[in-house]
Amino acid sequence: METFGKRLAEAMDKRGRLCVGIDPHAALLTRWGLSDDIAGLERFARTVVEALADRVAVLKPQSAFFERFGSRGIGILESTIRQSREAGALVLLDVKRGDIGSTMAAYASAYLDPASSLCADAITVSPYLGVGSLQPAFDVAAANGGGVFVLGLTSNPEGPSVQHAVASDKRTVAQTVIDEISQLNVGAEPLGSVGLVIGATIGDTGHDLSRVNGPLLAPGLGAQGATPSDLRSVFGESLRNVLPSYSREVLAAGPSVVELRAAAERAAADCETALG
Ligand SMILES: O=C(O)c1cc(=O)[nH]c(=O)n1[C@@H]1O[C@H](COP(=O)(O)O)[C@@H](O)[C@H]1O
Repeated sequence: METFGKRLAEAMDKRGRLCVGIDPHAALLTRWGLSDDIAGLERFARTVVEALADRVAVLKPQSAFFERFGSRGIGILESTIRQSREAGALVLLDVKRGDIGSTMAAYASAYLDPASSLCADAITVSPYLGVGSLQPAFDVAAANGGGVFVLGLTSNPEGPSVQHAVASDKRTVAQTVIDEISQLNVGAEPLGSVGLVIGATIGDTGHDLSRVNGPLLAPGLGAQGATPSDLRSVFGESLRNVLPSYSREVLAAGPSVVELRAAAERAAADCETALG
């Protein structure tokens, strides 16, 4: 079975380096002329899939915006994942889960086991209970060719108060997470299957990403104010592993399929220039 790291590297080579988030904000549904209800959600998600799933490397549905419609919203999330994968996109389900190991195992079955209707190619997780507590997710992912993206340095302004805190060994909390993830990817070719989330908004924080050998998801571009030219100062020598991620900036181009495609192409081209 091909690893997630290999599948992602191939997808980025073939389709370009871009992740587009599917974040059906109420404001976007309204802007698209849709109702803020289950019918609007379904139309929104279908349109993004139709426009982009056959061309971008990764689609990242944000679970929260589906969950807010309850079980019917989850149903739309299931079909969004399935249709995106059928059209050839890798699906990174943004659920940011994190719990004690035994509970984490249940989350892993929910999102990374092919027997589940919510199974995606990869998920986002939070390391707040310790990177080791995420092991069940790493194991289920590895057994099924899936991936896991661990929050490292997040794009929001509140992140540094926890992530930059310095532990007794003088490393920041984020650097400890980065180093533990790096260990999991040692020797993986062409890319490990455990990634990190590093916001494009954070600037040069002095963290060392050089040994990660896994994908670096970079949200915060567009709506949160980061631009592709910020990527160099954030990622330095690790630019080759970066997967830039946009949600609202691209989604605002809808509901026209043509405009959505054009916005995604622009974003990918801008990032490609910046990534070199
Ligand atoms: O894991 C994420 O994708 C993520 C991590 C992070 O540090 N910051 C961040 O914005 N995100 C997610 O990325 C998306 C950003 O959306 P836009 O600001 O509209 O591009 C949202 O779904 C966030 O939940």
